[in-house]
Amino acid sequence: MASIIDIAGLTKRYASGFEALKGVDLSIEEGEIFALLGPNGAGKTTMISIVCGIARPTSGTVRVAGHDILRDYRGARSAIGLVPQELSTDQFERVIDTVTFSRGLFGKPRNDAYVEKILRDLSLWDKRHNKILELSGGMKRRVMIAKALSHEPRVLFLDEPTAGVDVELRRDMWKLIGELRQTGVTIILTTHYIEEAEEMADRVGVITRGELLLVEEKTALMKKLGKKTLTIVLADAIAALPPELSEWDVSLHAQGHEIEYVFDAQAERTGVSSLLRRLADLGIGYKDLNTRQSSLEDIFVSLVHQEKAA
Ligand SMILES: Nc1ncnc2c1ncn2[C@@H]1O[C@H](COP(=O)(O)OP(=O)(O)OP(=O)(O)O)[C@@H](O)[C@H]1O
Repeated sequence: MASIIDIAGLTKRYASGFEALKGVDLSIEEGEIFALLGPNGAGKTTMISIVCGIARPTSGTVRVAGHDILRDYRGARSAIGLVPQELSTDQFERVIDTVTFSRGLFGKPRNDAYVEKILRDLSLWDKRHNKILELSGGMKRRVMIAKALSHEPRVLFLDEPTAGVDVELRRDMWKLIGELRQTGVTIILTTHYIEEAEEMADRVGVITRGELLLVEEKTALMKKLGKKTLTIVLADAIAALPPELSEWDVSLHAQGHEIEYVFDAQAERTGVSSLLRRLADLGIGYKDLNTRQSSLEDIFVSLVHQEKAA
């Protein structure tokens, strides 16, 4: 598939001297949904701002639909729709006016039929004459998307589309994003939620501290992420792990009171029952067991760890 965004060697050093991006290379394919995952302060917004021409890169190049973002800013920008994190609309403006006006800002000729189509697609047509302030939070977010789509961009950036929204609204938003992709628009979204990436994305990029740690097909990444940790709370503390446990990925914690076993939750054989049998054979008793799914935090830690080890 052809790429629609090409980022090469992108760095950003803010005036404070802080290096928010440290040499990012990334190609986004036309028509895909790409999720950029990362903790607070990782550089996601900085990257989007540069691609959208809001911030200037320190070095590196970015091309959007073949247009260099610096040399051909207008060409690049007109290919992009941006839905920012913060809702930024004039609250007193009417829905249809704000969307029509946004289209005009990009120098596109008036096209009432197109504006009607996006308002209908976003279930806003019935509210077209309402002032923004009369809408619910979910509708306001949809207005932001309508504005971003108003000039028929080929790429849509959604910066934290579901931050701070309830579960139902989050599901609605996911459905909507799925529908938008059917129209052929390429979607790049940033998120903290692994679940969101899992639900939506074709590919996932993980960024931390200004570096893109990996870019992978979602299904491959999910396999990696499908780890669980079993904590075995021992009846009596042990001084060290017996060598008989070396075939499992176990470690000792809580001053010898807990054994942790990390396993692949999707594997046919997790090794849990054989580990518990081995413990019984060794006469190591336990009083409690619990498992937890690896969190995004764990994944980052393990990715960073793997990166360093490599
Ligand atoms: N104008 C600025 N001047 C100096 N430092 C900045 C500026 N804007 C952002 N930063 C710093 O750059 C780093 C990356 O910020 P950025 O907003 O890109 O992160 P993010 O991944 O989008 O985080 P979040 O998930 O919290 O939105 C942060 O450490 C931030 O403090």
